Amino acid sequence: MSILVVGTGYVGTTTALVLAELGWRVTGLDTDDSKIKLLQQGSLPFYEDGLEALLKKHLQSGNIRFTTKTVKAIEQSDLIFICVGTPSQQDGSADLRYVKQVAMDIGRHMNGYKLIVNKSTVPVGTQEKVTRWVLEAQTRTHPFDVASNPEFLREGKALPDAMYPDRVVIGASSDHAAKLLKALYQSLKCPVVITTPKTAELIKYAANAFLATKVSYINELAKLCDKLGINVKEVAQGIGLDPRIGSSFLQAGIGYGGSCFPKDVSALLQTANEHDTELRLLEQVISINRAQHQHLLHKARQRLGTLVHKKIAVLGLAFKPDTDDIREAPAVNIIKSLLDEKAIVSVHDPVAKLPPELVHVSVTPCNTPEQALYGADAVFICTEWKSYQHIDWERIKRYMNDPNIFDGRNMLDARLMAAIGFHYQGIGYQC
Ligand SMILES: NC(=O)C1=CN([C@@H]2O[C@H](COP(=O)(O)OP(=O)(O)OC[C@H]3O[C@@H](n4cnc5c(N)ncnc54)[C@H](O)[C@@H]3O)[C@@H](O)[C@H]2O)C=CC1
Ligand SMILES: O=C(O)[C@H]1O[C@H](OP(=O)(O)OP(=O)(O)OC[C@H]2O[C@@H](n3ccc(=O)[nH]c3=O)[C@H](O)[C@@H]2O)[C@H](O)[C@@H](O)[C@@H]1O
Repeated sequence: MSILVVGTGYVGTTTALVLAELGWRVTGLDTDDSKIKLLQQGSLPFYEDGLEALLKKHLQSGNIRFTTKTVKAIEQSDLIFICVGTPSQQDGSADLRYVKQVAMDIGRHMNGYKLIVNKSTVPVGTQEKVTRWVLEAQTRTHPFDVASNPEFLREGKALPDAMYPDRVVIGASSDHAAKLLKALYQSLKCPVVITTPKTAELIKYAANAFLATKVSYINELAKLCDKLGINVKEVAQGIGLDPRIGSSFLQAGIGYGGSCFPKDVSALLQTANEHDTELRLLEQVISINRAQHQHLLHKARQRLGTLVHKKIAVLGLAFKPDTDDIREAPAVNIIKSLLDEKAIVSVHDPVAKLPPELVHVSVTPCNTPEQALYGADAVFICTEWKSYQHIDWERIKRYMNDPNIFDGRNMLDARLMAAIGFHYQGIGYQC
């Protein structure tokens, strides 16, 4: 079986490499020439631990190759994964233009049976749309199936998540497609859920929305903890030990970001709207999250009186550690608010870069945390990079103008920081 993966972003590249590791022959196709050139040379176009070694290994083994030649790639494949982006539109619904383009390309250039598998996160009903788009584009009749196989990997953990998934979900409308996909994944030791395409599509959104709900829930509780002088980390631990609740996704902070939770919760709401259904819980999840980063700013304002002309060091830009992805990162909103309030901002992140709208404005990018902290009136921790735990805080305190830490990820030890002489505040967590 010859496999084509269309779209070599986070999901496409990881999927292609994992399939190569499982022993399949895989081609990665992208319209972005610069990405393909990098991949052909053994370099990743994004930061993701462990993937580059696998890329080099399978370029050498011959199990993987990369191309921008759409027609040939489609003709030479039996199974085609769609892994292109599905960004938010203005109204929150998913923009399917890239998926449509791929479906039309496949329809136009197919030369025999193809199993088309959608891995992009798409609204319920997209499998039917893809089927229609392929049929419309066909110039000669060829048989095909369209299945849904959503992806559950996390950025920063893409390789282990995709190599050792908790489950594989296959939404297929024919036994043949389900069998082919089951065979493809047979060496993965995990439960396989075989269902309808619509159910598979909803499972993906339901999973992300549930995890986002957990985050907004603990963030709401954290606000109450702040008022009551209770440590939210202990509350999370106390409830998380109940297996019905589970301990993950109960870390309070400045809110969830990334390319998926914000867009996927909005898209699910939009689907519900289109079907005259209110999902009020999810409306609240979004609104709590949108305001969450303000909680940290509020604490700083209260402590410093005003942020005008205060020198603020922001540690961490990425929406979470171990990635360079800054899409919907809370840090970016915090920096924009700080600039609106005329603060002087310096920023450090081990890998992420400032977004274009923050380059050439009065934000100083720094190569080390120490550089960002020099002379600062306060530190805002926005991403819990492990390396920030190893900063010599005792030494750094001497170089700060005013030793205040506002820890938006509750990553430092509140007591230790207070013992060193910092004024320390986390989210629902202080000394
Ligand atoms: N990033 C993540 O951690 C996860 C993302 N997803 C979903 O997977 C999908 C892809 O996400 P990412 O990999 O993050 O996107 P991405 O933006 O990193 O990559 C998408 C790639 O598709 C390429 N592309 C667009 N149109 C094309 C075409 N017609 N032919 C060939 N290539 C084309 C783009 O050039 C780009 O390289 C989205 O629907 C997302 O919601 C699902 C699970 C995890
Ligand atoms: O559909 C997707 O793209 C992916 O979205 C998330 O993965 P990801 O966005 O990479 O990162 P997460 O680890 O889920 O974190 C998302 C956001 O929630 C925040 N978060 C997470 C957990 C927590 O306890 N508290 C918290 O604030 C993180 O800081 C981050 O900003 C899901 O976890 C994946 O299963 C899914 O495949």
